[in-house]
Amino acid sequence: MIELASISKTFRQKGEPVEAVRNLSLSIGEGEIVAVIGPSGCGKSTLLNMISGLYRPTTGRVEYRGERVTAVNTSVGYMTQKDNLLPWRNVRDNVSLPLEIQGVPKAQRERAAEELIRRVGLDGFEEKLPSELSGGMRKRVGLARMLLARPETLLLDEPFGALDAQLKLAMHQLLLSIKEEYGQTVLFVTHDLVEAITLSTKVVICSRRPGTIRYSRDVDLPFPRDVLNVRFTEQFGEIYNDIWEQLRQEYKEDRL
Ligand SMILES: Nc1ncnc2c1ncn2[C@@H]1O[C@H](COP(=O)(O)OP(=O)(O)OP(=O)(O)O)[C@@H](O)[C@H]1O
Repeated sequence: MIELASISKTFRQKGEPVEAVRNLSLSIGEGEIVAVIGPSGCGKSTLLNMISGLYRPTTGRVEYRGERVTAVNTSVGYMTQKDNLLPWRNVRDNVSLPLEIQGVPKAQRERAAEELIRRVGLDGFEEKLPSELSGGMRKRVGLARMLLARPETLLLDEPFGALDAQLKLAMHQLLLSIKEEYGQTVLFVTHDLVEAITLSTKVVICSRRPGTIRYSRDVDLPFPRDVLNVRFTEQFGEIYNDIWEQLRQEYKEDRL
């Protein structure tokens, strides 16, 4: 469904070239949940930006459903690291924004927004401003806003990074239940190996910059998954040790 064929991306910073990604190839099938993990600055966000069509690769091809991505990819929902909520709008009006842009009548878009607000567990907070919410609540508003347009693919850049452990678990279960319900293809970036394995059908490790795929393996843990208990299974431990060994090599070379 998503094909990255030998892509490279070089930026210019103060006139100097910075090679973020080099010769990276990756295939993502429909309905897969792929976790990308790797050292800081290895080009993970750049990868999502290229799939969403915000950036063009310097060389190589990005294809989505067999078509080359040459403009903003409207089939994907993209949750960036920053939540980008509009500070002057309440939760309902932030969530309903994508439908407002599409010109959907007010009553209809508010009904759709309220359904998703309920789905992410924020009913009762519809009138609150982003400044009145916790970090985890803001993430959930961002998730609801992204889901409102019913994208068939979700790109999530460190979606649960700054959350406390308990909230993280709740968000993990929420993501899996949304995925089960709507069947999206998901690509997400994380620094947390337990999170990567818990949620994914495949984990991909990027090398340090310039980023390329160092290692990839399927996570064949059965669904539905209990996000708390799955990590205590023998199969999870085996996958964890295998991937950790690969990551250790990568970070060792990075002296981290
Ligand atoms: N728009 C841009 N202009 C110039 N350089 C950029 C731009 N976007 C990214 N880069 C550079 O490309 C490299 C990769 O950045 P990117 O944000 O993709 O890494 P990352 O793996 O997502 O990092 P982190 O894990 O810290 O979020 C970095 O060196 C960054 O400075």
